[in-house]
Amino acid sequence: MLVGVPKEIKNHEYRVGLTPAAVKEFVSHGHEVIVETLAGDAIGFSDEMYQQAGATIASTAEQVFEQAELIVKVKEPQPNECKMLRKGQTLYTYLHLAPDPTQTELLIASGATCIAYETVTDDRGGLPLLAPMSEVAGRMSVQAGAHYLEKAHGGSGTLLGGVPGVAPGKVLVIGGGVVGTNAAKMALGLGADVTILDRSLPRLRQLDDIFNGQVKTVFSTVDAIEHYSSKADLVVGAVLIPGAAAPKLLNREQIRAMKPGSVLVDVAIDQGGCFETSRATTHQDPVYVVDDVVHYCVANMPGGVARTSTMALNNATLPFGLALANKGPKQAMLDDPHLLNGLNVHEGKVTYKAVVDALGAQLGFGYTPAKEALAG
Ligand SMILES: NC(=O)C1=CN([C@@H]2O[C@H](COP(=O)(O)OP(=O)(O)OC[C@H]3O[C@@H](n4cnc5c(N)ncnc54)[C@H](O)[C@@H]3O)[C@@H](O)[C@H]2O)C=CC1
Ligand SMILES: CC(=O)C(=O)O
Ligand SMILES: [Mg+2]
Repeated sequence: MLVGVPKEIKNHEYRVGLTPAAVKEFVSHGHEVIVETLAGDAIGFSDEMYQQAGATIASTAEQVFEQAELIVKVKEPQPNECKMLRKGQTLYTYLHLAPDPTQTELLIASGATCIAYETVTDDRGGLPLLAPMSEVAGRMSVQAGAHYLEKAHGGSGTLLGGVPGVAPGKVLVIGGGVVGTNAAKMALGLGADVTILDRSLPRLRQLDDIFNGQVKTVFSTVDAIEHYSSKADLVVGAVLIPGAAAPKLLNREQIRAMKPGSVLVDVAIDQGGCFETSRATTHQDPVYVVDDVVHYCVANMPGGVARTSTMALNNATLPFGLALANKGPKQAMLDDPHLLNGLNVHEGKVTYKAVVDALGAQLGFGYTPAKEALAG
């Protein structure tokens, strides 16, 4: 199969779909790989390294999209990329369709087979292709929060760890999954006072064990969110209902009641955000202030540490990517229900229920089960 890797074009996005080591794996399985020039250059993966791994270098994205049968990317395709996709071609990348009607319409119109990293599942109820980036974003959320708590960056001037004689800052993590656990680890490492809210009691039990009682675990209710956010210096939004638009857990009034100079980091922004006042920002212009609360809502946080993130992402995406290339996308998905769960759009049909629930009525499309869509 001919596998194509275009250069990412989202704002300050330096990750790349395949590392040279991953290219070598595809080539050793008998596939051809075409990589857009400079696709990995910013993070130390030069065109020469890709050539040594067996790839051919293309001078434009158009060449990659025109030739490749399987396109491997990182971020959701931007409008001009969507327009280059076609029927018979498979796109393997993050999509986050539920909060994004424009992209959804363009992918439906393309006729392509679109597999979303974030909805591929595993045997333990996890999301194995989202997890590595959630680990990164969770860890970064506390770094970002600590930075913007500094006075010169708009914050209240609070040091999360405190010092002897001065109490530490309070960190509230809403959602105790992968992002939330990694945020809590970092916050705890800095010496902050950490509370995690989740609406899953089994998860709260696990967190209590993982952190050996060093973080407070609280069942997530409207009341708990209101109470703990009003006392917090940093709130990390880390909830997820897979594939669906994020629930809004803090409204404008509750945000107004927060301490002046406190910081909200809405990691769930890629699914539309979990705070009423959140809107997606970029690494170039990451924050804005509403009612004296600093909002950090970067939708591609791992892009900020693109070298670590690319390697972590490739570790997870490679086995499924190889299956897609080795067996052909249709057979690979029919053989593996977890990969099939990644299918969001196929030949104009939307195959992921939560995307239909979020956008079907607005855009006028219904739900087609993935197996039915693949049967044609
Ligand atoms: N902005 C960015 O760059 C990135 C964003 N993300 C996003 O971060 C979010 C979280 O991802 P993961 O941690 O991997 O998900 P996860 O599935 O591991 O964890 C989500 C947790 O939220 C909990 N939850 C759901 N509704 C809740 C509520 N009302 N109150 C409290 N907890 C609730 C669930 O029980 C679960 O424990 C997702 O939207 C993901 O797409 C992930 C990576 C990068
Ligand atoms: C998951 C995601 O949105 C990212 O890694 O950019
Ligand atoms: Mg206020």
